[in-house]
Amino acid sequence: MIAVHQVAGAFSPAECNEIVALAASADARDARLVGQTRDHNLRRADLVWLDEVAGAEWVMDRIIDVVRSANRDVFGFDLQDFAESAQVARYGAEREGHFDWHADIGDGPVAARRKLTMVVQLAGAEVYDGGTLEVMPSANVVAANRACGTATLFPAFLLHRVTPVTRGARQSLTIWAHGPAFR
Ligand SMILES: O=C(O)CCC(=O)C(=O)O
Ligand SMILES: [Fe+2]
Repeated sequence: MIAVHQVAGAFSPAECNEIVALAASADARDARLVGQTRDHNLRRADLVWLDEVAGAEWVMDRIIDVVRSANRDVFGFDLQDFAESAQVARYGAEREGHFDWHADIGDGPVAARRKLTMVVQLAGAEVYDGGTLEVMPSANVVAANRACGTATLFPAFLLHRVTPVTRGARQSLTIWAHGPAFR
């Protein structure tokens, strides 16, 4: 099993822009769809849940394709569903947006079923500094490719973080695939 798998061009640059625009329109329209993370020491980012954004259905179709191929070719996990909405996050330099080391498998009935994490870079590498997604499959940290449209997939139990953004803003799309407990 390869622990960190990257898929270049999972979304085109134009599609990345469209997802960012969809999230921004939800932001302007409906505060219900928009959140801020609660523990600001662990994570500082603005969030939009895509499943309630009109016009974003195609995003989920693509996510399903990319996750299915990656799971078939690389992970071979027993996956059942996407039990949580995809989420678009914005990490801005104005408050050093970041996400400290954490694993995605959590407490609670849904988070406990997370098995595979996929993160897609939505912002071009040239528009921000910092904001590196790092995954720790072993003693060596793997830095995700920054090219917009690249998907980075890894088992949801691996520690990972986003380093503080120091210029501009980084946007990402995160989704989890769920299934029965690892055994
Ligand atoms: O934005 C990212 O690159 C990572 C997001 C993440 O780790 C999460 O939502 O659990
Ligand atoms: Fe995470």
